[in-house]
Amino acid sequence: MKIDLIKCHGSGNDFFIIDEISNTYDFTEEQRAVLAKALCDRSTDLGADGILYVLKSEKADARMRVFNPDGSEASMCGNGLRCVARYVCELFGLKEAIIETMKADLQVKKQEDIFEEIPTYLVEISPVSFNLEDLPLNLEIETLINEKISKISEELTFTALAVPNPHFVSIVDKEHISSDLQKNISEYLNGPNEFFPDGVNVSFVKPLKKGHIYVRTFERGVGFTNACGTAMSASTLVTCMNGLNEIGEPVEVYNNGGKVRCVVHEKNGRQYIDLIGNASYVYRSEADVNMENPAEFTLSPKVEFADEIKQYAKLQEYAQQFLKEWM
Ligand SMILES: N[C@@H](CCC[C@H](N)C(=O)O)C(=O)O
Repeated sequence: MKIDLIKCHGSGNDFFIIDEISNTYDFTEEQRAVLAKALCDRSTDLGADGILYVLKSEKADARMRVFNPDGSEASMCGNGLRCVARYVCELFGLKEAIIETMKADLQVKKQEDIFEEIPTYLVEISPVSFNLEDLPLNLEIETLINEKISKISEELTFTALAVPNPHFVSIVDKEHISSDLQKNISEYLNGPNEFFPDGVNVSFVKPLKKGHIYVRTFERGVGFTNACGTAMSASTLVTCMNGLNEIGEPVEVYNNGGKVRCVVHEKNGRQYIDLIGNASYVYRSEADVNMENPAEFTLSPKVEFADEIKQYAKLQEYAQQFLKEWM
């Protein structure tokens, strides 16, 4: 079967968009999962942090389904939603849209460029829950906010929240970023363990200066990625709860792939976050996939979005310089 692919990224968190609106692929559930495993495999000519399937929706402008490289389906993906926002807005000639995701219909909007000539979208990250059942996290308490679990770390405190995919966030010092701690904790919590039966996205957050933070995330179903949009949103909220940043104020969030901006809002006692950042295209290609064995595929020549790649490199350079100065 021939499948059109657009390689895209948000802060270097990269995905393939597969358009099931304009094409009639008629994938089975199992095929979506095995395609994710095959096409995201970085030992092939492709490789990515996930697949974004774009489908028709009964109640919104489009629907997004996100599959991790291990074949698991995620309830949300913030960086991916920005890419889908761009794709859907350009497909239908819109400036804003509603995208149906697994647990919520979310607002997305074209924004002023976050950096010179960088296509920029704002996506809503919601609903937020601190109820441990929503992650799930198996503990005999209702919420975990800035607390230690000694079996996980004797040293660090964590906050657990769902946005609505599960996140485990710790505010750390520079030494923790350069140690193996995050890798060890994340591998433990994403293997068989007593706490997170479905695994969890684990983020270390380093405050840089007021209104500026650095976030690194070990993603469930992937491993360390350049950035994770829902994690940066969850982490910004945690810094606001700790008085390091302010609700309603923009926070510049640096990551290993660039930077985004997050704004935490509170309405009727519920929080939601605006995640604002690039939605960049890298190349187009067509994969001819043997659906009996999706690991067997051939590719048409990749057609690069050379100007976008060049412009994004400037944003990355800027972000790296900032981190050199403030980390
Ligand atoms: N990279 C994403 C999150 C993708 C899903 C995540 N790995 C999960 O399983 O929850 C983002 O930008 O939010």
